[in-house]
Amino acid sequence: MSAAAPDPAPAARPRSSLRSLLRLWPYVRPVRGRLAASAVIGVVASSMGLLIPLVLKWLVDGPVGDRDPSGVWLGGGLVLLLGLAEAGLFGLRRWLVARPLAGVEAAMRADLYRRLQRLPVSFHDRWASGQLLSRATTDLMILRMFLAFPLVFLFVNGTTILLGLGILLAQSPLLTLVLLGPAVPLMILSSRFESQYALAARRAQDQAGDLATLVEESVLGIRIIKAFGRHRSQSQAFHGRARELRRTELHKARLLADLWAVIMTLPEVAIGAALVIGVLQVSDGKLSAGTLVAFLSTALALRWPVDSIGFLLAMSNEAATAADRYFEPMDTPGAEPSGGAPEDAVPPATAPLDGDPGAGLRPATRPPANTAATGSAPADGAGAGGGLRMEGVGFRYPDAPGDSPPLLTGVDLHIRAGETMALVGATGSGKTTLTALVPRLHVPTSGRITLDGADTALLPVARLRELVAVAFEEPTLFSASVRENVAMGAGPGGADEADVLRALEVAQCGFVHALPEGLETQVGEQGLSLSGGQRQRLALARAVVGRPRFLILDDPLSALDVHTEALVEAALREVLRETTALVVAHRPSTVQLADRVALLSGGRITAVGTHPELLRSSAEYRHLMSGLGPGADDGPGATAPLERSQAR
Ligand SMILES: Nc1ncnc2c1ncn2[C@@H]1O[C@H](COP(=O)(O)OP(=O)(O)OP(=O)(O)O)[C@@H](O)[C@H]1O
Repeated sequence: MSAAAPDPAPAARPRSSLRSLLRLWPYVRPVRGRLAASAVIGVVASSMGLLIPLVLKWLVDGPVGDRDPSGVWLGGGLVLLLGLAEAGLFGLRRWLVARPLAGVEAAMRADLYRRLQRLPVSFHDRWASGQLLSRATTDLMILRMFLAFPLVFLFVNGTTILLGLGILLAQSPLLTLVLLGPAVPLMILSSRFESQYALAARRAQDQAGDLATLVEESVLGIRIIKAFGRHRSQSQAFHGRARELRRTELHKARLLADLWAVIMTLPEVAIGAALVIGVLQVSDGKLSAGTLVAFLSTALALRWPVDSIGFLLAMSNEAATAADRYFEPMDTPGAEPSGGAPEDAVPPATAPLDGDPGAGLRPATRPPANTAATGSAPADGAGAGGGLRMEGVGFRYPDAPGDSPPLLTGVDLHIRAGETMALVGATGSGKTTLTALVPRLHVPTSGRITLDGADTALLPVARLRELVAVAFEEPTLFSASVRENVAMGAGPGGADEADVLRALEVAQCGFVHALPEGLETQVGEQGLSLSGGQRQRLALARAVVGRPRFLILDDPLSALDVHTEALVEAALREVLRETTALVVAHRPSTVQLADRVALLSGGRITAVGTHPELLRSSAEYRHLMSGLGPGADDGPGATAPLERSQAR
């Protein structure tokens, strides 16, 4: 049902938490001033807390010993003031960073969203949507929490511990040594905990992503689940994954509890030992009572900074894991730049067809696609290199089994400018894949595709998508109004009212005027539910609204009844006259739209001609058009062996 989760290997690889967290620097940079200020304020606030034991020492050795009530009041007032200042400064620290850190989270989320939009279809084929969702939400929240607390408090508490140690040493070096006894075992334990917790944190975050995927699929596929009575098995699957996540979370809690138990017990024992030795020293007259009180209150004041190190380390570990998970999609190569070829694409062949070095880029400098709608022939579209040309185009899905042959092996096809070519082939022969290569939703593994002589591998993506419009068999509508859904196909120039109405008419979308709010009616996931045929027609309207120079239609009329199909075809013929089109066809009625037909079989175009010509000359075409439908799989041609090899 779902795309596979990404390779979990990163969890198994040893990684440096520090290196992972350092990658956040570009986002943290703009707020570094505030973070630094908040750290300084945190240190000052903690220092206030450390001053309290010194006031106590003065109180015990001075006013209390001298039975001086005014001195006691003064000392009490001072302690109160220091406490208030500490609380106020911590509040100020929090206020300083709250808003900037929300900005950091928003910026990171926006970057991730932008990246996901630009990553190729092959990436989205591989990644489960829940995994991406959890990275954009939970992981980013963990990172914001890290910047707000562990990052600052590891520094603040570390500094407080050092300052406190200085005060302790000044009071009594011997007692300080006793207190420091557990430091070495604590450090060893912490480093062991760090590596174990990192693995558990990664596992938990991946499992949360898988759970999100399952929930999303269950919601989207609720009709199938209900229709096939699968709610029980779906619930079981959910409970299974939820149990796994719970187990991992409990494992994390156990690790943390073990660390906490040791972190709490060892210092407690050390303070107890210091107390006993201190009392003995006081009774021997080697230490004043006030000094012992100050020493012990400083040690107690350091309890929180020391205790907190455990969970601050745990939070930092989770943040390092979250950073790794965030940067995995960000680091995935192959994203389409806003203009130009994919970032890591190596164009297979770049020489323009006619040998003119400039010809390959010509369409990018021509008037916008809309000018084709005037009916005038494109300036360079009519020559030998005009129209849509595929030369030796090969393609293999990156995740296809290693020993399987490519799906497409040297497709040669020329659709003349203004011509409509139907693409026919057995199911699974690669028709959809071939059409997806034209707007570069997938990149050919060999050969090249040119549009009016321009190599699609060299055209800026934005320009390419302006030139080519597509309508798929399974239409996707967005949560927006009818008008917005249709106008989306118009490119950067947008579509005016007349364009939208014309496109709706071509696609026979008269039904939209009867919708509750006409063109403003919300459709898509959160809007009104439309029938499959209605959605298909809206998707077709979206494809034709921009009067594209090249039109790719992947069996766009499959959900229509014969009467509506005939009406759409009649109107579509007008549009197809102005454009160069490739139409995937399964039925003779769709083939009728085309000037010529190409037969895809065994990864190649094996025959091209008019419908009657192919009916006469190709047994496989006759078989496909005979209405036997899926039985075509068993028919002649190389498709069946190809499918078998794909399945291997
Ligand atoms: N993302 C993918 N990764 C790996 N293999 C894929 C992927 N998408 C499709 N395929 C495989 O490629 C082959 C061709 O698929 P494609 O959808 O292009 O065929 P088609 O001719 O359009 O089929 P149909 O007529 O049934 O729509 C199939 O065997 C399919 O399993």
